[in-house]
Amino acid sequence: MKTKLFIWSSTFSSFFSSRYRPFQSYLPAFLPNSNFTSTPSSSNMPHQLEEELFPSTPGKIKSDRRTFHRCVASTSTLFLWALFLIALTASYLSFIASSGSRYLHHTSHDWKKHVRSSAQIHRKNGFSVLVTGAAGFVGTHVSLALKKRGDGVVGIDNFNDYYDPSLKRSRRKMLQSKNIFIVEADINDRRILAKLFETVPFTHVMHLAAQAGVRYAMENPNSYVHSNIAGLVTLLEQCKEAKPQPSIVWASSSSVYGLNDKVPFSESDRTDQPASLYAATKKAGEEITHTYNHIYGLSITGLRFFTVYGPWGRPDMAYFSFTRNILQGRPITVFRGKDGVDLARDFTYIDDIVKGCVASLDTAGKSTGTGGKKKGPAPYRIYNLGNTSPVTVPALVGILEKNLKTKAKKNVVAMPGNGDVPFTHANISLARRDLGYNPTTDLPTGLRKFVKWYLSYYGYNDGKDKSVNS
Ligand SMILES: O=C(O)[C@H]1O[C@H](OP(=O)(O)OP(=O)(O)OC[C@H]2O[C@@H](n3ccc(=O)[nH]c3=O)[C@H](O)[C@@H]2O)[C@H](O)[C@@H](O)[C@@H]1O
Repeated sequence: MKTKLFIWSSTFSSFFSSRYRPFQSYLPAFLPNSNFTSTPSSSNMPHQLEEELFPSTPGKIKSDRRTFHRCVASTSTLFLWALFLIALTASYLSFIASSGSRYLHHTSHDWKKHVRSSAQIHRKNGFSVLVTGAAGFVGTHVSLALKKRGDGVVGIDNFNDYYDPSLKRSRRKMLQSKNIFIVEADINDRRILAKLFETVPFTHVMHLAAQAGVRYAMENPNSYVHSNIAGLVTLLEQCKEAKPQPSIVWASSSSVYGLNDKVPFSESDRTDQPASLYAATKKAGEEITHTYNHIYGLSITGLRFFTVYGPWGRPDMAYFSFTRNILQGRPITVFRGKDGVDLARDFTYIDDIVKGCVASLDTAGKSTGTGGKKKGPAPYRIYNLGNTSPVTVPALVGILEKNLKTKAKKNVVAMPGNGDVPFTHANISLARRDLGYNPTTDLPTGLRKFVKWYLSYYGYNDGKDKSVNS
């Protein structure tokens, strides 16, 4: 629809710019005996032409045939204008109809039935959780874990094409088989959010929808603002209004440490020197959630994830794209830091992250406000969820080569200045103390599980490679 409107508006502007001046100019010729007195700026108009179009004496028009041609031209101009207006109106009406039908679809009786059934709680004192980004990597795993223990789970995801949406649809299929319903909508859609909260009094929101990826922010900066800032605010606005207000746990990122070089990274370290727009939007999210906690009494827990990996992971991440390229015999690019130092990451396995997320929901205090009014102070917490043992990127490649029984074709290049940081390393004492968080999967174990999943998902076990578009 946006494309349609864009095409129409560009047609309009080029049509307008090419037609407007002559259209103005025809007016006096059209009304030879009128008292039309305004004369257009003549500075750029050849004298003869000006004389013909704007004779100093009415009636001094050189030929009737010319007048006739002008009339025909202005009639066709008017006709094109009318055509344009009709098309614009038609486009607008079809836009209203389609967005309306999307909304109606989302609020139909069947839709509510699915949402309510998915939100049903099957354990004593269980939660009903709205999981944003439920078709994403972490969202899928967290939704499954919550459902498994008897919590009600409803997902929301916009299924965008930042990476292969068919992987998201496969994840959704898996969730559907466990009776987890995902609403296909953007978190910026306030009407849908309102409908969801009207349908289910969510006790918790697990907010994982985001524009991820550090380097992609150079290509598409606005998508980060759209999801990580505007989307977050829309969601918080809804949560603050809700009766009762839910407790919110959300995904921040290790990238907020930016240029901090004090290791390991502790929650009290500097986070005011982001190295990428992605990091800046996640840091902004920490400040924005603080504001909503302060003004409206929303209970907030922000989790700084450290390079999460595992089965059903994100194809844009290094471990995933390296696996694909190695299997397809294509080269991989390995970045290296200043003075030839290897880059390192505190790679954290998905199951450990899920435990951290669930523990955060379990220990989150209640929000204190209701219907937009704060009743008292509410908890505001931030935790690192890392693995505490960084591994270099070449070592990661070595583990993959072993698991895939194939040597990688490596291009080693200097780390481009596009938002990357040389290393990450989490101090997890706070999460250990408050959440009982205790990561147990090392990189070789986690990557073994990932490769097993990858080979099966992309059909390598049946001798096929379905990963070409992943
Ligand atoms: O922990 C985080 O906060 C972030 O972790 C990852 O970001 P990143 O650590 O950069 O993960 P990858 O993109 O998988 O890169 C891992 C390492 O491989 C390197 N790399 C990446 C891509 C490549 O082609 N070559 C290469 O050497 C990177 O420089 C980096 O050192 C995620 O992509 C972010 O969404 C997340 O927020």
